Amino acid sequence: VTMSWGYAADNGPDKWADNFPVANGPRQSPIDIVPAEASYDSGLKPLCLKYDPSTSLDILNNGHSFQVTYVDDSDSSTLTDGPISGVYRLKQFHFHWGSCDDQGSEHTVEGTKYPAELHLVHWNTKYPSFAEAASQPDGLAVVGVFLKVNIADWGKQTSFANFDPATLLPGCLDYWTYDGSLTTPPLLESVTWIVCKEPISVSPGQMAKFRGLLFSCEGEAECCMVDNYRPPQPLKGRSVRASFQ
Ligand SMILES: COc1ccc(C[C@@]2(O)NC(=S)NC2=O)c(OC)c1
Ligand SMILES: [Zn+2]
Repeated sequence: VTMSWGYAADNGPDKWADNFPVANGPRQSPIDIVPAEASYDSGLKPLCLKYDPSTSLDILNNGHSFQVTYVDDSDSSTLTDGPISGVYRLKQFHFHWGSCDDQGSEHTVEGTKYPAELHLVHWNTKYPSFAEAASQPDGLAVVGVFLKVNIADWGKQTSFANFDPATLLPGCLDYWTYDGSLTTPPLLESVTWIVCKEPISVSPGQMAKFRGLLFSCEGEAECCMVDNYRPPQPLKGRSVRASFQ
């Protein structure tokens, strides 16, 4: 019986290379970001994110995270500028989080783990589809946003029709960028990573909602969806650029 990958001791990140040898490839993600070792690149443009809330489709527990998927048959929700050239379309966003507030993010900043990390996934429209782009070295661009927990004030309740992903972006869009990969199998080395320096805030109640999701299916023994993050991978000579000084 082929075991599917997961985040447990018997099928987690340390085992992924058994079925996905690219796990030990030259441009794997996530990484530990060391700000002092990132080189400021004045040629990097500000990110241009234009999202149309009416293109949100559905919210899905895919067994590894939950994701909100967008209509991507036109340039209604796009990422342009930043470190990329051309037009990338928003396909989906999802999160990675921990079982407690001192872990959960995939990228780390000088070893600091955040309680969660948002990934806004975009694909290069020079390719015919997301699936085609996902296997190309310049096929995807993922905006990563750290989440920090603040003893919150009032939370907003939103439906998922007309969900505006822009509400998930920090005020300041300073970023680090480097060439990397998907952070779960198939771990394809097709991602231009754009990691925002400024985190967004969530309340303890919102984190509790993440941790109440399940890896398990109906009728199975309940297994909370937590710690669905891959640890940092070797930089292998890659440089990390900063859009800010
Ligand atoms: C075949 O295409 C895929 C497969 C998995 C993911 C999800 C993920 O592995 N990638 C990032 S980024 N975080 C993740 O959890 C994907 O997202 C772009 C694209
Ligand atoms: Zn992700």
